[in-house]
Formats: sequence, C-alpha cells, structure tokens
Amino acid sequence: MLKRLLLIINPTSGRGMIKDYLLLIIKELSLAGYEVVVYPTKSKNDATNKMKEAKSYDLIVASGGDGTLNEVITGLIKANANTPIAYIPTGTTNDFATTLGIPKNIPRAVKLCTEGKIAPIDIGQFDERYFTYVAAFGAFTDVAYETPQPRKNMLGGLAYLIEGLLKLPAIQSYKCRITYSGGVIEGDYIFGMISNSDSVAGIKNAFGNHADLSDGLFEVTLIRAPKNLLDIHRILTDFLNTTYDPEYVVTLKTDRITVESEQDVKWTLDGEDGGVLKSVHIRSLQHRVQICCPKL
Ligand SMILES: Nc1ncnc2c1ncn2[C@@H]1O[C@H](COP(=O)(O)OP(=O)(O)OP(=O)(O)O)[C@@H](O)[C@H]1O
Repeated sequence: MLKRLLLIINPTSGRGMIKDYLLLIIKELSLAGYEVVVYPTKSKNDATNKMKEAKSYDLIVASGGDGTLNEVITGLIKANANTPIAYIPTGTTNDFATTLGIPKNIPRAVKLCTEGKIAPIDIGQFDERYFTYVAAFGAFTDVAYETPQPRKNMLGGLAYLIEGLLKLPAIQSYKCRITYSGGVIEGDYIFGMISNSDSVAGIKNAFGNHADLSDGLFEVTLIRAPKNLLDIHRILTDFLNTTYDPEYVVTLKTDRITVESEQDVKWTLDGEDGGVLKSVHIRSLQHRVQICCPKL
C-alpha cells in the first residue's frame, strides 16, 4: 500500500517561485512511493487547521517560509500528532532552514524530504502558542511583520535589518522582571530574544550563541537600554563585530523563562505577530517534533 503524504503549500510566501516547481515536487514525492495530497493554504492559520488531519498521514511536507512552518508545527501539536515533518523552504529569509541545513535550492530540498534523516527538535511553548525558532520583543522585532510583503520580496533578509536601523531614533525600552531556571534578573531592556536557532532575521549567529536544537534549552539574549548615544554606538559596534560587552548584552541558556513588565510588550513569534502582553510564560518542549534534516 502507498504511504500517504500531505503537501501543504503557501502560494504567497517568498517570491511565489513555488508555482514553477509544483510538478517536479509532486513527481519526486510520488516516485518515492507516496500518494500525495496537495493543499494550497488560503489564508492565515489555514495550515494549522489542515493539520487536524495530520494523524492520517505518514509524512507532512510544508512548503513556505518560517511562518508556514510555524503554522504546520502548531497544528501538529494541537492535533496531538507525531507525524514526521519535512520542509521545502520557499519564504523570504527561511531562518530555520538555515539552522537545520536544509538547502534553499528547491529540487535539492525535495530530495531531502525523502532521503534525509528524521531527527527530534525542541519547540517553544509561548503561553498557549508555539514557536519553532524564535520569540522576541523590542527593537527590530516589529519589523518582520510590519515590512510589506513586496518590500520583503525585493530586499529579502536585509529588509528586516534596514527597517530596524531606520527605527533606532525612536527606540523604546521595557522595564522587565525575568525569571528563568538560573534565577531572576531585572532591568530596562530594548530587545529580548528567546531562540533555538543559529539564524534569526537572516543573520547567522548574531549574538555568538550556538543553538543545539534538541538539548531542551533556549538561547536567551537581552540588550540593556542604552543611556546615551555613545552606548548606542557601542551596542551597534558590538553587533557588527560579534563581541559582546556583558554590560549591554546578557546571554544565558534556560529551559523555561517568564518575562513580566508593567508596560505592554509587543512580541513576534517566528517572524510573525506574537501579540501585546504584560506577562508571558515560555518553556521548551524537548524533542516535540520529528523533522527531516540532512544526514551528517
Ligand atoms: N493564501 C494565502 N494568502 C495570504 N496569506 C497567506 C496565505 N496562505 C498563508 N498565508 C500567510 O502568509 C504568511 C507568511 O508566510 P511565510 O512566513 O511562510 O512566508 P514569508 O513571509 O515569505 O517567509 P519568511 O517568514 O521566511 O520571511 C503566514 O502568516 C501565513 O499564514
């Protein structure tokens, strides 16, 4: 009997290039012994809803950007399913594909769907929501979903950084109390990132934190509020040189973290809008998803 495969495609992600490869993808997956069901997403959260059927498939293949992969994984967890997931990155930045070592070349990514190895990865739980590689607040983070899609398509990964730099004069800080497995810290921060990835917003190892995707731990980076222009200059220079002064940049690892603030804090999850919250509990779901990656 043929194995069943659900191919979820976001036709709007990236530059819409997936349309040119659709036949090739279906042919390759069929030749590998799968009966392929193709599902083009029609709106936001459509991929999550479709994943209610996840248990009746042997493999799920997600094609789109980081937002699509997030929706597919969210649907898998909500359906309490463990079906392995393979990923064809066709988004703008494809941060998580970079971390997983999945090629951006579509034919090569398709081959990997059937020839790669299935490995467990950790997923972040953010209150009742989930993220695959990053939850972040503060400077730069609103950029990902405020940048219009045509502009993202035109500029690719650089779009986020440029938009962020343009916003620096209006930088806002958040007075936060942060509770994690190693203790409690308090301070004024302009940026916070809880991640499980080597690439965020198209920038590799931005804070020198190397991620182990299955150790049950997040890499946390917090940037303290600069007091003057000289501080801003130092932070940006550190950022460009990848050398960090602990006075400005705090890095730590933890399996759980609570971020509380008296102010409304605007979050992003995997580059999409994460809502405005005064308090959030984040924990790592170790080995929650089986994902297809390159063999070492
Ligand atoms: N048919 C559709 N029309 C409009 N939006 C859609 C449709 N299908 C899915 N979406 C939404 O498109 C959004 C962006 O998708 P995705 O992140 O995969 O692409 P991207 O932004 O190009 O890539 P990246 O996140 O890697 O930069 C997601 O929030 C998803 O819900």
